[in-house]
This record gives sequence, structure tokens and C-alpha cells, in this order.
Amino acid sequence: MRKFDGDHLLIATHNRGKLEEIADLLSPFGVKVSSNADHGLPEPEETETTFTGNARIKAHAAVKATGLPALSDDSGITVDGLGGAPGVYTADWAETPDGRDFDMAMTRTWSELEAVDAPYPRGAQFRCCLVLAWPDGHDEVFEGVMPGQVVWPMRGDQGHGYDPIFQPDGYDVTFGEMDRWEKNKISHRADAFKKLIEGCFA
Ligand SMILES: O=c1nc[nH]c2c1ncn2[C@H]1C[C@H](O)[C@@H](COP(=O)(O)OP(=O)(O)OP(=O)(O)O)O1
Ligand SMILES: [Mg+2]
Repeated sequence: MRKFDGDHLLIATHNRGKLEEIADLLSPFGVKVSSNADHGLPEPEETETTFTGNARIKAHAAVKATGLPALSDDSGITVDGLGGAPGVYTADWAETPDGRDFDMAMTRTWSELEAVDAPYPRGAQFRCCLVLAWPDGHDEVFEGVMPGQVVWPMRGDQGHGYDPIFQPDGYDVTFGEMDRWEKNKISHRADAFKKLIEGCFA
């Protein structure tokens, strides 16, 4: 496992919600961060069929474009009653000609569960794969998961993406009803981050 000994890390994401969470999670380690937006980087096509594959694409594209070490995050929700969908296609379910519409994506998720008459609780997992990549091509991969259930109607206006329909196990609130610090203690991203910190920053 290679340690990170730089003072600057590029967070290779175009998602502001993720970027804020990652910046908070990294804040104790005194690392300066910038994001794809700061470097004017295009959003690479995510052509792989696994979270790890897509996270690798994003991290290595950012490293190649800037020469900086980069950390990417590929994540999504796997819903038991839908055979693991939307999974790596979680963002695609929100895609419209005018940008991403997560109300539409959450509505589709619930409608498809209704269509198959999925039993309750409607189990699901948020999953996160982090890839830390260096300019010489080396990378390290870390995975995290948060089990829970899909609920309806949507609840809460905090967080981002599918947060309003995901209730983590052991809680009676959705991610959308948690403040960012609370979510950052237990989320799939926090789980992957613990491993990243132990592996590369400790
Ligand atoms: O904590 C989360 N709370 C709610 N929703 C979440 C979360 N984490 C991922 N998600 C959803 C949003 C997005 O629809 C998809 C990830 O897709 P994914 O390609 O990894 O991210 P993205 O396209 O938004 O940004 P980018 O690729 O530039 O990092 O899963
Ligand atoms: Mg993406």
C-alpha cells in the first residue's frame, strides 16, 4: 500500500455534493484540495460496468490531464428488489437533455419496486469506490457500503442525489434528513474513507 505524502490532492469529481463530503472527510489531514471544476476538466465517459472500473477511469483521466495525484469516487445505489439496479447506472437514471433530475430518478426507483411488488422492507445499499491514483500510474482502491432501505415518499432536503429515499439501517431518518456531519460518520463514502485513511494517510 502506497502512502500519500503530497500536500495537494485533486478530487476528480463533477458532483458538488460528493466534493463537499470528501473535503470534510479530508479536512483533518491538512491536504489542500482542488476539483475538476478548478482545472476545467471534462467529465470522462464512464464506460466500465463496475464501480471500480469507472472510478479508475475518472482518477487516471484527471491525473493525466493535470500531473497531480487524484482521488475519484464512483458510487451508486443497488436495490435488492431490482436485481441490484440502478447500480453503476445510478447517475444515468437521472439523466435528461437539460441535466440531471433526481426527483425523476427516485420516482423511477420507487415505481419499478411497485411494479414488481417488492416485499418490505425494500432493502438497498449505497456503495462507494474510491481510487487514489498517482502520476506514475500506480493506484489504490477502497470500497465502502451502507445498507438500508428505499422509502417513499421522499424525505429531507439535505444531501444530494438519492438521499431523500434512502433510510440507513439503524436510523429512522433518511440521508436527506441528516446533516452532513451525521451522514459523513456512517455513509458508504465514510466507510470507504476509513480504509483510504488507514491505508494511505495514517
Ligand atoms: O451519498 C450519496 N447520496 C445520494 N446519492 C448518491 C450518493 N453517492 C452517490 N449517489 C448517486 C448520485 C449519482 O447519481 C450516482 C453516482 O454516480 P457517479 O458517476 O459516481 O457520480 P457523478 O456522475 O454524480 O459525479 P462524478 O462521476 O463526476 O464523480 O449515485
Ligand atoms: Mg459520473
